[in-house]
Amino acid sequence: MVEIRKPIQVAEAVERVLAHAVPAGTETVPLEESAGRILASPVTASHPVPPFDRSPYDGFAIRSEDTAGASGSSRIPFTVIDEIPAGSVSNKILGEKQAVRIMTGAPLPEGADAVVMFEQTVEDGDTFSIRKPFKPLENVSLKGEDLAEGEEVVPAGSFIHAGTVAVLATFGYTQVKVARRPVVGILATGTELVGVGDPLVPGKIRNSNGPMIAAQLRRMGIDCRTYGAQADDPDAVVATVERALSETDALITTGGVSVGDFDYLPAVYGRIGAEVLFNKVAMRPGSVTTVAAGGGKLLFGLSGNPSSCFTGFELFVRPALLKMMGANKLFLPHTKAVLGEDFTKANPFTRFVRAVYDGKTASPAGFNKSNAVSSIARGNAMIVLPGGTRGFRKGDEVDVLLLGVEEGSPEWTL
Ligand SMILES: Nc1nc2c(c(=O)[nH]1)N[C@H]1C(S)=C(S)[C@@H](COP(=O)(O)OP(=O)(O)OC[C@H]3O[C@@H](n4cnc5c(N)ncnc54)[C@H](O)[C@@H]3O)O[C@H]1N2
Ligand code: MOO
Ligand SMILES: [Mg+2]
Repeated sequence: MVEIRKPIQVAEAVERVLAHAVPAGTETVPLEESAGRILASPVTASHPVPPFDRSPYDGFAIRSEDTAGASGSSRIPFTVIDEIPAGSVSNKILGEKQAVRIMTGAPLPEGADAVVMFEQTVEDGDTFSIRKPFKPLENVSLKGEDLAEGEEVVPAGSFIHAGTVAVLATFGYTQVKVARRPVVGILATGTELVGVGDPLVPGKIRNSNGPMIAAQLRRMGIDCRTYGAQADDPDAVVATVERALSETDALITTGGVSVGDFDYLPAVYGRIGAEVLFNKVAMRPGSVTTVAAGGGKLLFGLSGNPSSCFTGFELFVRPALLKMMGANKLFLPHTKAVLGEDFTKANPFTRFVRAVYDGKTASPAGFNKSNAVSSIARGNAMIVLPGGTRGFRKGDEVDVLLLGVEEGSPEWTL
């Protein structure tokens, strides 16, 4: 008798997985290697930015009070008493109608409270004149205007990108405390599988899920440990799963989780004493996605079907690993979009349609069954269609999960 499984909602499944995901600790890496990692401690401004009042232009530092009444017909002359390149400090104090030649980024000299750009002056030797009055602090970049001392700049759990690196460098971090990346194993199961470099023979297919998952992990900055592809032999699978669990923080398997005669993962979980958190989710593709916990580790039993496997990774593996990495944003970015074509077939399960999203419209990326490999290659997003009795029409507003944000746009759209 086949086992009848009770599906749970996607949100409930995500919650159960996250409840078992434990942060993997922290480590320190050189600044140059920190991009793509997750920050383990907040970055707090240890000094104001900028650290001193400075000029935002190449020009002259002046006293605004000396500019009162300046106009085109009544130009006010100044005498230049010093020059400050960026990186230097002037020890002069400005007196009446005196100015200091100052470069962008150089600290304002004492007495000055405004900067006039070269373009706003008529120069003549050591003097120049201006034709407009200046307000106090006009054209001055104020100490602390960007960041005040003590201000939190980036919270712990943030993804470190180029801008984060800039802020870390600003405050002198040569070493950065980041979350440790979990060691993740991948094991493909299926007697039908041959290697990517192997020729096809009748009944066999190449293992595409293994390399796909490795790429999904790499997109998260995680290097995997691969356990190859294994035939549907329960003893061999148990042995590999046990070895993998002793060497990794989490294990992803693909295939063998449904109710077929050679779907051995359910039995494997029983034999290693893992607790199955769920084995049926009210979603398509990926309804057979199974997650188990054993020895404090998560075992993700993704479906063998490529689209199901891909979707199971993005919905369950990704947030769990991000939580293990101490991230504070666990879920795929999402947006609303206009559905690009009819999707009239009603389905009781939530549908995740591999789609092309162009910033406005989301359209299914072609052949969209669970076994599709084409639409995961062509898509950059997933349309989420809630389960229920109705279909969806072109023009309906739909939710979209974004997958390909690192890819550019084909045209300049601004
Ligand atoms: N009687 C039922 N049959 C099936 C059900 C069901 O509820 N009752 N569920 C169907 C659904 S939904 C899915 S999805 C699949 C899930 O199958 P498994 O997760 O057990 O995976 P396999 O049987 O091992 O393989 C399914 C399919 O995927 C291909 N595959 C497997 N591994 C790979 C790989 N590494 N790279 C590429 N392709 C792979 C495999 O050859 C099969 O075609 O079960 C349905 N059946
Ligand atoms: O797990 Mo299956 O993908 O629902 O098609
Ligand atoms: Mg199967």
